[in-house]
Amino acid sequence: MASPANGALERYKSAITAATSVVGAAMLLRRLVADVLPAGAPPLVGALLLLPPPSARRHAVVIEEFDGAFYNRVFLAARAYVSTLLAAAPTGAPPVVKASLPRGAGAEQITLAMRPGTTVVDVFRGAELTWRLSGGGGGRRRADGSAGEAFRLSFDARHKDVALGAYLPFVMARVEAMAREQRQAKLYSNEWGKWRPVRLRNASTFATLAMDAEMRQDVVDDLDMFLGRKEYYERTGRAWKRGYLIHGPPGTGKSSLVAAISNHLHFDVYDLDLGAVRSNTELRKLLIRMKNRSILLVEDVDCALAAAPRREADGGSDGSIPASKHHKVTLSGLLNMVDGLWSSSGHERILIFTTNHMDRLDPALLRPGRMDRHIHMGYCGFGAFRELAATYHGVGDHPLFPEIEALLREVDAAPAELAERLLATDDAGAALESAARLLRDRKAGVEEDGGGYVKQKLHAGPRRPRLRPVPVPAPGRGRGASAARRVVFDEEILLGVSRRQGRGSGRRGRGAGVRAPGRGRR
Ligand SMILES: Nc1ncnc2c1ncn2[C@@H]1O[C@H](COP(=O)(O)OP(=O)(O)OP(=O)(O)O)[C@@H](O)[C@H]1O
Repeated sequence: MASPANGALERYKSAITAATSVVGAAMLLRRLVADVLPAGAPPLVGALLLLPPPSARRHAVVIEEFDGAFYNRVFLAARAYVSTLLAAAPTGAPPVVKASLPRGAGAEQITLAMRPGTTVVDVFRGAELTWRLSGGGGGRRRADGSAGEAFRLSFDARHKDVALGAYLPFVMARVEAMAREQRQAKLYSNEWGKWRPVRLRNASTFATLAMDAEMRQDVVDDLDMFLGRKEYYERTGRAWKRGYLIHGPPGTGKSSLVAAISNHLHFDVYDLDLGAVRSNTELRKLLIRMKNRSILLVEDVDCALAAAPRREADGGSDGSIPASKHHKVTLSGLLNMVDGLWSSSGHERILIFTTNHMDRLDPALLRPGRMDRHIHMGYCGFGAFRELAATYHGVGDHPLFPEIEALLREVDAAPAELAERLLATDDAGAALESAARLLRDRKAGVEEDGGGYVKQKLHAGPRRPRLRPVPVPAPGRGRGASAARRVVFDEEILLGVSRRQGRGSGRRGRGAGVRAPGRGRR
């Protein structure tokens, strides 16, 4: 039976908080003794008698919604964390009485919340921790006039160190990670010297990207290692950044890989169109305005930089063109800025260049140590094809597979082309037959019907600057030679990319796309 002493004890036990100072605790103790002992009893004895054994003592932390004039971040984190406890709680345990869909585009998760006066229990490293929500008293009120609320986290006195030293930091870190996971990455592109955000809609992830399994794991490991090495970068004084050069023919998934990296890390992508950057000063401003935990992407870097002749922004090494801040940016200008101010003004940054033409890149980009990793996205191998078939149709095996496997050994086909065929119908058999027909036709050198992905790319091309025709001087005469080379390259973009891929000229004749010996694939 509960004695008056026990009742009083319970009342006071619940009033002891971890935040209570020594003085506060002493005052509480005095009041407690005065309440339950007859007047005149020696206070020390009373205290000793009344103090519960250490195992029964509770401590509590009170976390109020407002911290002065501002929202208390610990309260917001506690509310988000408690929502996950409610979602995971077995049926019957604590009554969930509030469910809401947070406002804002992209909010897809229903949030569960406690009503004031209810509790939920969590267990962490063997310690039992009780969250109780209470209605707000005085202090700052919310915008709608209602009073703020407060969480009271109580725990056994023995678990004070776990609760304060490990559990609360765990809650904060967990909520931070959840926010990162739920956050939709943004894509920024530069326009008139400013970054304009658009929501990144590319849903490509490492799970949907068909690529060599080992290479995929390698890239994921590299990214995870990069993320987890804060201490290493600080200790060694190195900039916390990483550079990837992604190369391969059109439609092999280079842009999709960038999206997968962004989705994996929850990093925003800053898609830098160098052709739209009017000066080095503008480039510097753009780089400075990038946030941390972001990706700087330069697509088709061979073309992007071909449009900005090196000698101009280098200050006219031949003396003919004076250095000016208004000159176009160059590779060396970009790399210097990336190494300099970009690296020192932020952290957790990834630089990605993509190209369809490794052979056209400035050697400065290829020299050892410049980019940390070179990633080759090749034509579709059978492993990648199986992944596409599984992703799009849930098919793990099919009678057409042996034929497709043999054909993929003989002809080049970009994953984009095969994905296009597989996505054309919901009927798995018909889709696989269509993909097989593409490969058979290509092997036979028969012109494909319709506008396949790679064909469209060859005609429309990705964001390629048009080069003005430059008179072709006699071969081997200084600067003119490189200009002439650029024009030839431009012709190749329009006509001859397929030639590079062993498919004859722009008009596909017999034998087009049949694999040249020794070409790599995934
Ligand atoms: N490896 C792949 N796995 C899954 N889908 C792919 C893959 N490669 C390409 N695709 C599909 O093809 C489309 C085009 O691919 P993507 O733009 O990533 O290729 P790319 O190599 O960047 O091409 P380009 O060089 O022409 O820009 C994607 O939207 C995607 O659906």
